[in-house]
Amino acid sequence: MIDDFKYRHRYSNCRNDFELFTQLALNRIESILLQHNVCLTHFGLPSLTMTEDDLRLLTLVSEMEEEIALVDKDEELAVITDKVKANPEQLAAFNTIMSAVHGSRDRGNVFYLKGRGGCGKTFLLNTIILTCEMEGILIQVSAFTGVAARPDY
Ligand SMILES: Nc1ncnc2c1ncn2[C@@H]1O[C@H](COP(=O)(O)OP(=O)(O)OP(=O)(O)O)[C@@H](O)[C@H]1O
Repeated sequence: MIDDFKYRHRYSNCRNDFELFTQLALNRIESILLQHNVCLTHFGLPSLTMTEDDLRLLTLVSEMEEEIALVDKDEELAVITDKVKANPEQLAAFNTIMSAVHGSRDRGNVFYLKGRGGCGKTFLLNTIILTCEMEGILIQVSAFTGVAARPDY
């Protein structure tokens, strides 16, 4: 989850602020736990050191920085696509999904990406998202279970 926040803020000045991403992840986890009347310490997780207001403000600043940053998305896409190409399984999945996307835009295809923990699903998905963004294709990402299935995640 920390990696996800890092990726989300990759264009902002806080992109190397590991502590901030840790706090954002803990904050997200805590908001879910509180719905079940438990808190971070119940699971041995560290307590939050930043307030909700601090985190909201820093996120807002980061989003504004992203908007005004001169981002070379072409360059980023080239780098991550090269990495995906170096992994045969990711490349096969990438080609399958992108060829279907290109082949039937009018049908609004839905894809389900599944794989063992840490095998590179998020990395591949980010490559697909950026590729679609660059090609002007609308993409919506979701999950069936867990935190990633929450609409606000
Ligand atoms: N093609 C690649 N080249 C270099 N690094 C990669 C590549 N694919 C994945 N990684 C790295 O491997 C690690 C695990 O990848 P990733 O987080 O995408 O896996 P995942 O399947 O989404 O994991 P989980 O199921 O635990 O969420 C990350 O640090 C990611 O940056």
